[in-house]
Amino acid sequence: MSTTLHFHKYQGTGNDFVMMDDRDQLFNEHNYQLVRHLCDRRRGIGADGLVLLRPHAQLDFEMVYFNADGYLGSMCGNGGRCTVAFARQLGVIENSTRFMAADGAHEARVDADGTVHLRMQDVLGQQEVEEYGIFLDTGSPHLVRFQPASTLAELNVFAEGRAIRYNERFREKGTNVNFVEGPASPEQPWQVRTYERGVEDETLSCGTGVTAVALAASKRGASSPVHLRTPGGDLRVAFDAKPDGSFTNIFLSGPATHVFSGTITL
Ligand SMILES: N[C@H](CCC[C@H](N)C(=O)O)C(=O)O
Repeated sequence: MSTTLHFHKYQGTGNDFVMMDDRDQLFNEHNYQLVRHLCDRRRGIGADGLVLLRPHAQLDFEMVYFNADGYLGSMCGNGGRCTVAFARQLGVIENSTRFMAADGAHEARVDADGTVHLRMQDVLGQQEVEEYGIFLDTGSPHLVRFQPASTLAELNVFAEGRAIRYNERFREKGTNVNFVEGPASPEQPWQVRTYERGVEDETLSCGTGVTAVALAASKRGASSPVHLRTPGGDLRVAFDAKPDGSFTNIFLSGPATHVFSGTITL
């Protein structure tokens, strides 16, 4: 017997998500085959990840995020902005919210033009500078690698990102890998391309990734707010940099767009 599931499709700077209204909490979050199928671009709906919007006892809602491989992910910045837009569409929130995600509580607000400003967790302590780049956790693990000028467009992000993600250092837990090219002049954006763990491919944009890049770039002279350009569009990251190397009041800002809604037959 076939069943149907109702879904909504969202995207934020080209990072796309299946959104499920799971306020009745009937979705089995351990069914990784189902999540993987829904994210499949040929046999399913197609997305980089899937989000369940669930009720929460103290906050407006809970965001449960899965990568396209079907497994629970850590924090997702673009998915977080899209979940806020989705909660607003459902009438769960108005223009500001506090909600729960994998890495704790987040605040967000939505501007009249639809831009979503999402507060990220503070990043405490010095960032780790390693052989492979700067490693930091912005809700998800991110490696940031600064590239020589005019090399980012031609870079094979899939091959280079994959080689790092599966090397001895990162194989077990994985990492997202961000390749960055600094601006030729201060008014231009930092350019970023990201290989995503859990999608195991380059995506058009990664929100926790550009957040990590902005913080790493602040050690190279970038000041808040940092303007970042991904293949899928532009994002801004604002923050306070502390003398001890920590970052607080981190806000990721950018669009979050409803694309379509529908039903899928299983
Ligand atoms: N696209 C997501 C990244 C999620 C991180 C995920 N790939 C993981 O490592 O669990 C973002 O916008 O932040």
